[in-house]
Amino acid sequence: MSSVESIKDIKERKHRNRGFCSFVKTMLLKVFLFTRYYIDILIDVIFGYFNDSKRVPIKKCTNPIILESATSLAQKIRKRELTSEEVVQAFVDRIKEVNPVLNALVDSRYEAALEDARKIDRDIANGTILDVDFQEKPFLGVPFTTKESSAVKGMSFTLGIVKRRGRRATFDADYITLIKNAGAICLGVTNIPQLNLWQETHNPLFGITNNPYNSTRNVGGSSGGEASLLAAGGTPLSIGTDIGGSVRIPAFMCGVFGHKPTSHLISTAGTTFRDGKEEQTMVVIGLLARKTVDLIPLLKVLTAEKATKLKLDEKVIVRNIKIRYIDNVNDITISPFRREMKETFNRAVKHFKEISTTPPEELNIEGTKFAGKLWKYWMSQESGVNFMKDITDRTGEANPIVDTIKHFTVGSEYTTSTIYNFINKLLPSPNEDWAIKETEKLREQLLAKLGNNGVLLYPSAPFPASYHHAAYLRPWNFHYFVIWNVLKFPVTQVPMGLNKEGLPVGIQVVAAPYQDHLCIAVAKELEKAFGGYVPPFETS
Ligand SMILES: CCCCCCCC/C=C\CCCCCCCC(N)=O
Repeated sequence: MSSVESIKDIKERKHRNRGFCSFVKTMLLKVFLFTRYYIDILIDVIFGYFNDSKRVPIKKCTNPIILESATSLAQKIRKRELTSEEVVQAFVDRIKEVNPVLNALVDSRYEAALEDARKIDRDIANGTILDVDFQEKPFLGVPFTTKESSAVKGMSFTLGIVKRRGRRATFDADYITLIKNAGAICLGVTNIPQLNLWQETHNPLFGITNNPYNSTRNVGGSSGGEASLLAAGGTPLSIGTDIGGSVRIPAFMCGVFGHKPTSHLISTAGTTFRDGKEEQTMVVIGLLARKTVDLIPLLKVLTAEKATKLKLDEKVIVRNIKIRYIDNVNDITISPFRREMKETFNRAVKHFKEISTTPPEELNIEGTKFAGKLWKYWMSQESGVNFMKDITDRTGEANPIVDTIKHFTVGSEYTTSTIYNFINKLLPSPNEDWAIKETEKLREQLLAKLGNNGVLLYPSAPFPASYHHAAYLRPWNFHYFVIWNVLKFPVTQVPMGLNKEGLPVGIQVVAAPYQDHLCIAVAKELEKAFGGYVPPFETS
């Protein structure tokens, strides 16, 4: 009998101890988050002290053409209300106005683009181009830009790697062929971080790209040149790539829409060193737009015959979509969420509480906090690329220890962001079995909640665009983005207006694979309700 009592006592004591331990853990976590919150503020105060006076505004917009959606420009060319030459000229003029401040476009083909436009105008005028051609070429006569890490024949193709200085592409990436076949005209290519692997756009060949909302701020990466130029009105059609947020991080920081489609629908051939035959990859071709109206037409062009796998023409009744949300991911590697971001997120949730037929449901899915670890594991499984070789332009192999020491002593050809990637490689790797099981578990949990009529509202970042280089002090803040690369779910980054300092804020809208039409429909609803893209310049 006494031994039974003592077992009970032991159990109670263990229970009390567990309660105490979890109390201590919670308190320590609170202290950690509180301290981190104020360290982040201090970082901003210090960076602000050195940078605020260097801010240069971009010029106001005097030509309304540059504010139109790509779809509307295509329609006006088709109806002969505008010529392609007028449209191309408007964007060339705008790039010349804004690029000295932004440093977004790094190689241009203005004269050749104008020549392409004049040819299209002549063909339209003399009846060589008929209505049926316009249907096959939905962006006929509309300019586009893309990132410098994608091959566009004749254009710079260095990937920001010093050994590739002066290198030009001798062919078109597969998606470039598709957009050109859709009638769009390339204006040039835009800046990227070295080999695309950072959340800020900076490399030794072309320098740093500035944010049009505040030139002292980060534009994100890696499609940072694209987002910066698009937001400033320098391009109407923009295409990037996304392996860890590369379309959505810049879209968030520059206040435009960014869509990462369902994986394996668009060929990656011709992007960095890829041949499009990768068996396992998280990279996808993604699109950026100022207006949601452009997302579906552009997605149709890029997915080509695979567009039938998506339901892009299906009518979506937004109030019937099941809205789920996660606003607290409990990933302690990410900076604590600032109030303005919480408020932004809550505004979106509240909106759907008001309009949805079933109330939005908050999810608590533990695995989302492992985003960084899972992404690191799946990055190590990428086929067709080898970071340590690619960074040397495949002339050898980088040595993470030697190159890191060299970088911080005598200097190197690498950016500090590349060195961070080396250091990341040296950090312990997650266990393979654990990573595979956790990814599968997370995928199943989310699929069960999203089905074919659900979307998930998810945070983008703990705060808006920081000062240049501040990302080195909080390198894991991109974790909100990477989980959707790990799971290969489609996501739309949605701008939700500006904060008090005039910087864009926003959220991510996620759906199950092949349900891209749902994220885009919800993005359209949020654009209608909250205004979407807000130009970073005066309009007259
Ligand atoms: C003190 C050094 C700590 C090093 C920690 C490094 C942690 C992060 C390392 C690499 C992150 C790469 C971020 C890539 C974001 C790229 C987005 C994309 N290309 O889709």
